[in-house]
Amino acid sequence: MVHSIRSLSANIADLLLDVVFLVDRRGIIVDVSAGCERMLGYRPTELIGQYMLDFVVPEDRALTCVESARVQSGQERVGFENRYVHKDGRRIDVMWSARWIADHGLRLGVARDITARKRADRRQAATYAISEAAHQAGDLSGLCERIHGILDRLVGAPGMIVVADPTPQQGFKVIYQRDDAQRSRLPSRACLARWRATAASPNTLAPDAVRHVAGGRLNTWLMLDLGGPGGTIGALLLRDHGGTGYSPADRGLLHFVAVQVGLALERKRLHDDLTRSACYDELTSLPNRRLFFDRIRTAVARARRCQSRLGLLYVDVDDFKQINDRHGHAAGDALLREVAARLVECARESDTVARLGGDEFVLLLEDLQAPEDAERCADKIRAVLGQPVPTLEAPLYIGASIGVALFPEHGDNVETLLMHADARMYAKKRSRKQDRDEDQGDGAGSAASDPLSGGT
Ligand SMILES: Nc1nc2c(ncn2[C@@H]2O[C@H](COP(=O)(O)OP(=O)(O)OP(=O)(O)O)[C@@H](O)[C@H]2O)c(=O)[nH]1
Repeated sequence: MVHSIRSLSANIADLLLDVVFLVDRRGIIVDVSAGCERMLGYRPTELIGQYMLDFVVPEDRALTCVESARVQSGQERVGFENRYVHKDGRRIDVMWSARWIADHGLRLGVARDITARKRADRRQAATYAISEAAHQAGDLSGLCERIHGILDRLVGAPGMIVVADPTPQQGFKVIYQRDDAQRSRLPSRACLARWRATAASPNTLAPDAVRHVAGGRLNTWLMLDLGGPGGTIGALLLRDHGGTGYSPADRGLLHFVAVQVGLALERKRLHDDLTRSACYDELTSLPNRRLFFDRIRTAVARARRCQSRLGLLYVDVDDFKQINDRHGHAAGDALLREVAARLVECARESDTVARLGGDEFVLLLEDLQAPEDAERCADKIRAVLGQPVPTLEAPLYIGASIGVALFPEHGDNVETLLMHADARMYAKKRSRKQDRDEDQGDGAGSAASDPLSGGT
């Protein structure tokens, strides 16, 4: 007896790694090969007589209907992809080839499980997307928001919390928290406490779950370690749509992705630190020389265009060297920070107070109503700086020489304004020194000139 492939087709269909489906016009499964149990967890008897669409994940049903209609209209289709829900709840990615068998009024479809490939594709796509987000996001919370979107598309994550240490001085805190599907309070504090407890014993840190009751329902948050180049930098917590927890496959994917998220956050943090130190003075946190020049150039251009008035105050602390010499550099640093804080107090929020270096500061006052306003501000600074600076020993008294320049009166460009203010400041310093020398010549009031003495 000659056996043809066709006569063996039932055996072949059951042996195939792909699964063969026969579906009628109404979308009911008429027959299916044995491989369906391997792919979807159901035996053929459990599927036959059921609507095929009932096994498709809800988000893919509309597209699947369109595709079925195409096949039913006689088009032979190869490569359509959709997702099914496995008997154990997992989502299975499937690729189809299908044709309509008009004689029998049946759709013949061959389904291939492509879940593993799709997971690898998604892992790669998520890695690229996270790295791109790290370049494009404006700040750390913007980056977290973008990452949340990426993870939501990847595995479904309406809720996300990030616990991290944005600056080494501040310690761990919640830097991002959102749950789109839930209005009640997020378990951020519980997460932070849990994180602190695990971070305290780094060797026992194992990715874990945080359980939290919200709206009478118990939600499970997956807690993932955020890896940085030098070790863990925080934790990422995710809640899935059902709140019941992620499948082992999704957890595996998320552990991998969490390392990328950790690297992206760390990169962003380093970038922000670099940007900050390029523009701000480390000691006082004021804008530095570079940022000041940028601001004054813009301010002069604006004042020229709007025909408004600018004030530039050049402030140099008097006899600052003596503070360092007598009290040490740390006391000098503390004094410079105090001077910076007092100068900021004297300025409006729209003004710029910057440290040019050493004991030299500048104030850029925009939109002055009258020329006298700049001198008034200088008087205020002198009075404020004249207040004693408390120290562990005796209070310190400092003074400052201040030079004022006005736009447009003293110059219509940055260089001339700076030269004018600088020259005025030195003139004040010279005359102060002359007065002091004369006083000392008279043998009087050396206490008044000694910054350590308590004189003004
Ligand atoms: N503590 C501390 N000292 C600094 C810093 N930067 C510069 N200095 C010191 O500040 C002092 C500045 O001194 P000068 O401006 O030259 O002199 P002065 O004693 O203020 O004298 P006059 O300006 O002529 O009144 C120098 O001794 C610098 O070493 C800093 O960041 N911290």
